[in-house]
Amino acid sequence: MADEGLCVPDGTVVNSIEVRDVRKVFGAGENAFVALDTVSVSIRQNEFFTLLGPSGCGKTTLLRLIAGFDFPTSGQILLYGEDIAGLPPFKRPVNTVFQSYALFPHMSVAENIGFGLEMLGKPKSEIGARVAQMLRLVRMEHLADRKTSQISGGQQQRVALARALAPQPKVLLLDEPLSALDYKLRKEMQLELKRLQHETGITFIFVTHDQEEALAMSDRIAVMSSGRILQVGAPREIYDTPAERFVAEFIGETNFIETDFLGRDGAQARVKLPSGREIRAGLSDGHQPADKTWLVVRPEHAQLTGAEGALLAGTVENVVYLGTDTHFHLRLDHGPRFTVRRQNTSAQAAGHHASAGSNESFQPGQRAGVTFAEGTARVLRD
Ligand SMILES: Nc1ncnc2c1ncn2[C@@H]1O[C@H](COP(=O)(O)OP(=O)(O)OP(=O)(O)O)[C@@H](O)[C@H]1O
Repeated sequence: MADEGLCVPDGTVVNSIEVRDVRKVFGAGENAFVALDTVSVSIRQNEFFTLLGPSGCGKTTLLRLIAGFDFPTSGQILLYGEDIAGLPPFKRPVNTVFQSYALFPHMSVAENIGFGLEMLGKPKSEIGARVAQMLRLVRMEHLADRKTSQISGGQQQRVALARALAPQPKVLLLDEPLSALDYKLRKEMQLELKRLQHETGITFIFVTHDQEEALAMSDRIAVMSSGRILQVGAPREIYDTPAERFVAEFIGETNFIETDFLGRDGAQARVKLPSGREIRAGLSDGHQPADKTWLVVRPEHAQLTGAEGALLAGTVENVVYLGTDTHFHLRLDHGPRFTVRRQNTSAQAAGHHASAGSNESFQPGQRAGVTFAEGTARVLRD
């Protein structure tokens, strides 16, 4: 069903939605609450774009402004370059899938999917053809005549998606649509949503507070906190090069080490670890660290070694076997905890234990050292 008009010519980036300096203040005077604080972001055509952040950070508010259910206090929202301030929700080529699917239980799957098209006054023949197409798209042809009260949660989710896609919106807004599903079904629907987005070519703006979901599905992610967008980037960029401490903490597991900033070395920072060792670490563009600065090291980028001469040293407190990997929790000599993650290999599973000195041999109570490649550690903004 990809609309020819939505194809991107090679190499050209077309912005589907542009949010410019949008503020949203609820209430007034002493009760004024800034839900969005000068947010700007460009979302590209055909993109799977995710708004990720903790509860209350403003994700739903931003979606509601794009949908037209509410208005910005100031700032602009452009759709393909045009300000849509004057367009009521039903005139915007934008549709929304909510967490609660809000299907009509007494209607069949097919009738639910066709409902929006009927409201738009489309001819019966067109509705029939579009509903059939949508049923195929979400793989629900065999349940077309079943009442929606008689299908499973995952199937209801598919019907809600088909209903929202049926009028062929240019942008689909999805507000935590998978949160009511159990873990296994959610994983399945994540793949399904990716496929639907790919096959329809529609821009998806997806809201979640689940970082794993965001990493798995998105072309790009905007990480939000307290009404602001802190960082926008591809999943790997956000994970590998978080710009701020909040982003590093919110996405994935992270070790923080307080270090002394010694100076710049080209695009890198020179820092002194609590052990006295000096290393180079990644630095975000334009960031001037303070004298005391946080260094972030992902658990999977660190390895255990002997304590003597290591970058950091401490005592192993716990070893937690998690099937795919094992976590080693250390108490460092200068106080904080540090986690090293090691992926378990088939050789280990088969009982061919690695040689002494590797992670394998470390047990609780034992002294251990930590090393990591200098390029993997980063200095962060607070
Ligand atoms: N109509 C309103 N009046 C006053 N405050 C509001 C209103 N709507 C939202 N807020 C506040 O604005 C902030 C952002 O709300 P929003 O629903 O956008 O958060 P969210 O990131 O989507 O959170 P969640 O993940 O819990 O849905 C919250 O603190 C919320 O209490």
